[in-house]
Amino acid sequence: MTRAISLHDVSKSYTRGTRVVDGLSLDIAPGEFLVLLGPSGCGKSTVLRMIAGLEEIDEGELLLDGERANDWQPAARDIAMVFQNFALYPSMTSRDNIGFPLRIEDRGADPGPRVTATARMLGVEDLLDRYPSQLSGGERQRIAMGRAIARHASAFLMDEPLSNLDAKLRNRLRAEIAQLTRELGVTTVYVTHDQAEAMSLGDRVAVLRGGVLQQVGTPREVYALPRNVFVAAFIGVPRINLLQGVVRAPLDGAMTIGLGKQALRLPEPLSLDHRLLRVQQGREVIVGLRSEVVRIADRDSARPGEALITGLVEHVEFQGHEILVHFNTGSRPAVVPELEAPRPAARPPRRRRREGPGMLDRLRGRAGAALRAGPVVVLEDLEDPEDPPGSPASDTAPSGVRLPGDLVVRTTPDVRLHHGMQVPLLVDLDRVFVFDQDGDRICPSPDRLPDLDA
Ligand SMILES: Nc1ncnc2c1ncn2[C@@H]1O[C@H](COP(=O)(O)OP(=O)(O)OP(=O)(O)O)[C@@H](O)[C@H]1O
Repeated sequence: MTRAISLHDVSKSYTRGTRVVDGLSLDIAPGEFLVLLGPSGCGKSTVLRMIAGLEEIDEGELLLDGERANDWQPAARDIAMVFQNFALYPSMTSRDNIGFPLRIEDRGADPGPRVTATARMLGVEDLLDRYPSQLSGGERQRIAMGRAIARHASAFLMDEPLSNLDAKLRNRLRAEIAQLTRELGVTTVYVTHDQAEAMSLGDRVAVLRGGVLQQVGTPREVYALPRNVFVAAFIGVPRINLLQGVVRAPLDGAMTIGLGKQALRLPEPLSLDHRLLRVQQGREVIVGLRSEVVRIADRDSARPGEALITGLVEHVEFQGHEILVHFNTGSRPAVVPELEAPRPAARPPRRRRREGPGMLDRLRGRAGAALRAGPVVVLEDLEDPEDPPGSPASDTAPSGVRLPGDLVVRTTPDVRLHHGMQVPLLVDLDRVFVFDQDGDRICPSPDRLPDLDA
């Protein structure tokens, strides 16, 4: 049997006055794989522990298959949990570790056949007589998985089960978990701060920030229609470009979104979404441009709905299958106050020495200018080992200044570009996000239902 899990307006405080989970409502269908995604400390593990019965719920309701379960003992919930630290008994072999919950469940029964079947499913039959100290990290985590699934629990709760493994192994186990849970069809709630993991595993992803649910949807929905600037920035690599803009809607001229020294001219006739933007006339907004909505091409090859700007090449990152080009377009990174802790220091990419002011001076100058302009977008550290310092998703200096350039564009590796080139850029306006100063998406209209089957 697999469970439906519902949280209705659930809150939790460890210390008086500070809610680490705040009014969370979520309905998880039987057999669904739901990922709780968010930065460190946003309350993900607390949610999991409340579902497991390891933490009391202060306010709100937990329903298991429609029944109020707030006060049920953990054992009565029939839920198995997998932790990030593997949590195996060091004095037991893999066989005994996997069989342990079965022996607790039914003292008289022989766990042997279930242990063997589970080990076969996980491909760890040859590890059954080894102790945890004789296993690699990946093997240990497989055994921990085995212990969770051998019981045939009605739901799995997984708390960053792969975070202690190296990137290659994580990818492999990620695929295995996806396959295994699909085969077993057991409701799974999976906690991670790694957006790539969330996107590849989840039927749906619930994005949490500061204990508050920001958005829940399929990976495709949260990527293509993020409800706010936080979700937009948290999901997607390279990180979305967020620029400070101003809506201009003169009565006698074309409607534009000013981006510093340049402007995006909205195509006419205006789409419904762009017409709705008119009320923002004169207001500052945040413009979100994913790296794939801008292409390097001149005006003559513009398609309907594309606007032309230009960019100065600041840095070219060769990635093999693609190139990430960092442009300076003369715009400012978006101002979003109160967006939590900055990422840790990232190394700016190495550049050749040039005449004139040194690298450090130029960085200092730019950081100073940006700071004078206001706080720039700074987001929680994703702590993703696949996202090393200097990679496009982590190009934020300690001050929060994105370096180098203000716009990262993805292109094919055959495009030859070098530092200092002025390049025409076409922006697909249908796929540009506009957020208000509170960070809420206002274009496409927030009422727009996801229609993402294309
Ligand atoms: N037992 C506790 N007592 C007091 N505060 C706690 C306790 N457990 C967690 N917290 C605090 O509650 C907040 C949420 O913690 P939680 O572990 O749920 O976050 P998380 O999103 O899972 O973080 P991480 O990804 O780092 O594990 C944090 O600020 C944490 O310090």
